Amino acid sequence: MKEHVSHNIDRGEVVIHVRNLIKSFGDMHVLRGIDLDLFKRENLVVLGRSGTGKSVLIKIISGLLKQDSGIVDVLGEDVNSLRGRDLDQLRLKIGFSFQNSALYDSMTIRKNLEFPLVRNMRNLTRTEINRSVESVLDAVGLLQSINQMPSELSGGQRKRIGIARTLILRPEIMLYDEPTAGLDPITCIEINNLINQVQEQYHTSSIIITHDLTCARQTGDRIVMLLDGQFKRQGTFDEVFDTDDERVKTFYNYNFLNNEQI
Ligand SMILES: Nc1ncnc2c1ncn2[C@@H]1O[C@H](COP(=O)(O)OP(=O)(O)OP(=O)(O)O)[C@@H](O)[C@H]1O
Repeated sequence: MKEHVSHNIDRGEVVIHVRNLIKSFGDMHVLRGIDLDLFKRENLVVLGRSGTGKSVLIKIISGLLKQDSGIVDVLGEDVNSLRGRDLDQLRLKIGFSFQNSALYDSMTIRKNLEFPLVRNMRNLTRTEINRSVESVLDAVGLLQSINQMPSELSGGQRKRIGIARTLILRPEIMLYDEPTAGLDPITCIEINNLINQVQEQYHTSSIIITHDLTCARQTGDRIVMLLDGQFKRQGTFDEVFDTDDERVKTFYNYNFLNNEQI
């Protein structure tokens, strides 16, 4: 269980507001009326089986995909109506931590971290760039790897660098796409701890999408479960799974009893 629910969550301030969100691909109806509020400084976990539309949801929130209908407001902006520079400005406030970390293999860790800074904040001095890179590497516990190449790091370390590269732009919102996918159980716990540490240290509001129940239990202040294109259950971890709904029970049993990816 998450050791302490963050006491700094401001339930009066909504940073992501989604209403009746609908998205289909041809005749595949993926999201069928999603309502979601993310509160400031909250970690919200979206749980669901593979292929239920979790990634589609956060791609729409970050403006990478367009919805068919419904409201998607992020930090007070209607994402669907933003274009060009305005959309870029909003995206700078949203850190997207991708499943595969997506580091540049031919660059050192230092260069990988400098890249988004130099591209997005043109007036920084060399000293400011160095300070930002070192500070964010320190936050993810990998300052000693600053001159290494991505190929020299473990999967868990690469995941940390991916998170650092997102944090370096100081986003207000973090979107984590399957943060523990492909990692061993102990490394998963370390990444879950890092997600909580980021919440505390950087005051981020986050959506964590996962099918990993340990990740959900460790990181989520609140959990919602995506079933048949809608949020069917929501609450604390125990509240979500205190149900007779067979689909929810099956999801729980497969994850915890069989330790299988579903
Ligand atoms: N650009 C696209 N074009 C067509 N179909 C898509 C597109 N993106 C996603 N889909 C489909 O939408 C469904 C939901 O995909 P999504 O990636 O959101 O699942 P998910 O819940 O994140 O699963 P996973 O954990 O396996 O990534 C899938 O059936 C997928 O094939």
